[in-house]
Amino acid sequence: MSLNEEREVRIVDTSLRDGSHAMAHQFTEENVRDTVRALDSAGVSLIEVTHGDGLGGSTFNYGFSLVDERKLIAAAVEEARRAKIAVLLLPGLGTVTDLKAAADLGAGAVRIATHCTEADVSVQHFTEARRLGLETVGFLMLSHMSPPEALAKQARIMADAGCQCVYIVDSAGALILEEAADRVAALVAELGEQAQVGYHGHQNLSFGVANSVLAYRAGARQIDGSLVALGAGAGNSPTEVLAAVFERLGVKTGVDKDLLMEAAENVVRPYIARLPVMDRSSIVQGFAGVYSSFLLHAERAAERYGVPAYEILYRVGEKGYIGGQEDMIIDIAVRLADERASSAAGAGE
Ligand SMILES: CC[C@H](O)CC(=O)C(=O)O
Ligand SMILES: [Mn+2]
Repeated sequence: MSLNEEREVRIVDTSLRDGSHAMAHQFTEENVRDTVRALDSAGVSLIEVTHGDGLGGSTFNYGFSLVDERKLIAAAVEEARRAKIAVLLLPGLGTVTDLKAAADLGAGAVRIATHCTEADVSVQHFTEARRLGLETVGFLMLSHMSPPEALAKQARIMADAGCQCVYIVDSAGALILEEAADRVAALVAELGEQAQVGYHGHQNLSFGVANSVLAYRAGARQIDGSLVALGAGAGNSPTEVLAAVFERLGVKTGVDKDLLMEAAENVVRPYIARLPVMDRSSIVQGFAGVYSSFLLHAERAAERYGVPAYEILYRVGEKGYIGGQEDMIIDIAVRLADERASSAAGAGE
């Protein structure tokens, strides 16, 4: 399939949620208002706004937000003329009470994220979200860690609980081409008409956009992006590039690529202090299958304990740590520093 593909795809923007990781959760209310206005004018129909780790994420373990996320959600709702504002919720970190508060503020959708083998912990949250009248999306995070058939079973749990679109989430930016497409295809086969399938990519190995095109061809109906790729690790698939690529392929998105390029360049780029890049650490994240949001945690531990961040991340990959185990990054850094001190002492004997 190449030009004039027939099915539409919905481009969902997560600059103001996944981008929170890259901004060390320092979004201002003005950043949020300006970005929502620009995305909304460009025709993006779903805009995610929350702390990077979801509702309730502003904590010592994950990093404190500059501005309370409820204030940011309210500001986003106020600015959006046509778009729906989505919030992210990780069961165990965010609660049903947080979800109700977000719905009261005017959020219209919730994306409930679990580790890719633990969809069962999302059931009560989907039930409550549907009761609140919210659009529901499920995130199977670190999807590279499970084969397609196993992911399909997890997607079934979410769909049966009331999830309307289950995402393959390449949290580590580790999936390469058919590894992404096969996972999407397995969910499409399992869910049929019951729920849509989505794809969320990271650029650590530079496959975000290519995987998104293959995901679409495998049946995905919702694709995530971030303006200027603002997201964890090397960032997400850039929304403005997704818009241009799908237009070139003749796939309808309902968004205006020129307005998105304008928003990326003139609204978002100016407030990014640290642009997500494919540097040694983020490439290692993709290679070793490490959660993208671990990047800044590893960089801070590297500086504090005098060991390279990429070495910490290699070790995190070997151990297979998952979201919620951010404290283990410190543990690894301490051990690496000890190992280095012992081998330096050994060499001096
Ligand atoms: C901590 C939540 C996480 O950032 C969700 C996500 O975007 C991913 O797993 O890639
Ligand atoms: Mn992500």
